[in-house]
Amino acid sequence: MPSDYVDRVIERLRKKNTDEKEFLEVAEEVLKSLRPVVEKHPEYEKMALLERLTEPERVIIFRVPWEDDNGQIQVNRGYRVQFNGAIGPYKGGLRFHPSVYLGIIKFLGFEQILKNSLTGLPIGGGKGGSDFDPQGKSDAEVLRFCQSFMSELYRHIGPDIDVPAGDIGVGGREIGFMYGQYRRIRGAFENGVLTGKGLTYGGSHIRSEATGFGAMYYAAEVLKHQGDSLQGKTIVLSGYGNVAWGVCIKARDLGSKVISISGRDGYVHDPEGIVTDEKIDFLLRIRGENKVKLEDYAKTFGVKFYPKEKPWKLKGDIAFPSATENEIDIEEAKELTKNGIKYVFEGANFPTTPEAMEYFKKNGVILGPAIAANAGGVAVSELEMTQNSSRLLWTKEKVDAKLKEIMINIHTKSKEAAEKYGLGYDLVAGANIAGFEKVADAMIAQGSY
Ligand SMILES: NC(=O)C1=CN([C@@H]2O[C@H](COP(=O)(O)OP(=O)(O)OC[C@H]3O[C@@H](n4cnc5c(N)ncnc54)[C@H](OP(=O)(O)O)[C@@H]3O)[C@@H](O)[C@H]2O)C=CC1
Ligand SMILES: O=C(O)CCC(=O)C(=O)O
Repeated sequence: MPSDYVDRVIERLRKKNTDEKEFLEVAEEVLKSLRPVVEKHPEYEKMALLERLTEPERVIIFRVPWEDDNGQIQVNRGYRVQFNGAIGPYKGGLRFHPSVYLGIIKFLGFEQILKNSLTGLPIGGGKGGSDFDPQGKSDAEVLRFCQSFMSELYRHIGPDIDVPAGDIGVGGREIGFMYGQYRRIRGAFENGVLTGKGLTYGGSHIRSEATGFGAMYYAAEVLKHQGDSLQGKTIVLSGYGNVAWGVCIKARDLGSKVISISGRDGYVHDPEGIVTDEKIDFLLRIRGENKVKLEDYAKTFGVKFYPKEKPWKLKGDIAFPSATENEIDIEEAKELTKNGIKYVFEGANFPTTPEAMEYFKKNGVILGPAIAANAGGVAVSELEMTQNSSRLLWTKEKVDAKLKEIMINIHTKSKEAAEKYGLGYDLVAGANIAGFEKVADAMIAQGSY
């Protein structure tokens, strides 16, 4: 028989969500770290606060039929999980990737509740997507898919209800196609309904770079706290998408260098660093053009490509997993630690397995968790919503300054929350606790919903 409230809720979750491995892993990791807070608040159990927090307010699953270029009708599945709206409209990205199923969308939506709260901005947590794979599809096929997806999603979202954005496989092109369809159906220019839009129709400066820029601002704070600096540091990075691109640019600007990028096919090792405009622009081309591949980077710049491998064998000071979930397991954590990595910053969502996280903690490697390190993306999304409501476009400098301030506050709040509960400099527990406290207070204040 489980001994305490947290254990009982974990047991309940395991029974009710048997096929949702990723959601269970993340929810358990978070709930265990909240134990000291829950022990201080016996009223939470009576109010079933943790049961409510781990049960989405609404799960929407729908059919997405679309016609391919051969005239064949294809059918994908669409999702939107509106997880928690206690502190603001549901907010979180849409992922288009063949691995998408309910367990992935729920884990991402659950993390998003705490991440969005940690930004200090008034946004609730949600996430969505589809098992559609945009890779290898023509623009016309992506357009037809996005139109069909939005033809159902539109009735569940709105600027004050739920505001989706991009994630893996959803960038500026897809957001544009979906906004066009939303506008056609609604017959109104409600551009606050989506973020990550182009600048010509209500986008914000710095949104594309925000997750990577924010992660580097956060990293700078952590290193400063340790009496260290980013100057001269070597970064081992995974991914070559939206997040990875922003990290490469800001790392260079802050005096460090990224020496690897990776994708599903393998990784590229560039010992001189991805530091020139030419190399950074090449990354943009790989993302934007179906014809250019990761391996082409290696050929163009005369460096090595390692097919089917991850970059975690490389030596460096900082690891920056920025591709996808569970990309550093326990063996890879051992390898990274052996190779001298002192810090891990999670650009991606949940890229480090719970065992690997534990290994880093025990071996003195500092880990900046996803809900803190990559919160810059959603933070600038909220700044985009604010600009849309006031019908203004802020300057790049204003958005960047606000992003930096938000990331510094996230670090401070996480550090202080960990200290308050006697946990030392535990940025993982600190971020979970700081994010949770605001949502818990709001839920209690709003009664039993
Ligand atoms: N975009 C944003 O604002 C935010 C994103 N995140 C998270 O950051 C991560 C990356 O997102 P983003 O950069 O936007 O996505 P992109 O689609 O722009 O890039 C994703 C990258 O991850 C790689 N990738 C995808 N699946 C796998 C896999 N199974 N194995 C290895 N590599 C893989 C892709 O390579 P390939 O094309 O070869 O598959 C690509 O390099 C995700 O975890 C996302 O949830 C977090 C906060 C905000
Ligand atoms: O900007 C957003 O709303 C999406 C951000 C996101 O999906 C994330 O933080 O993982």
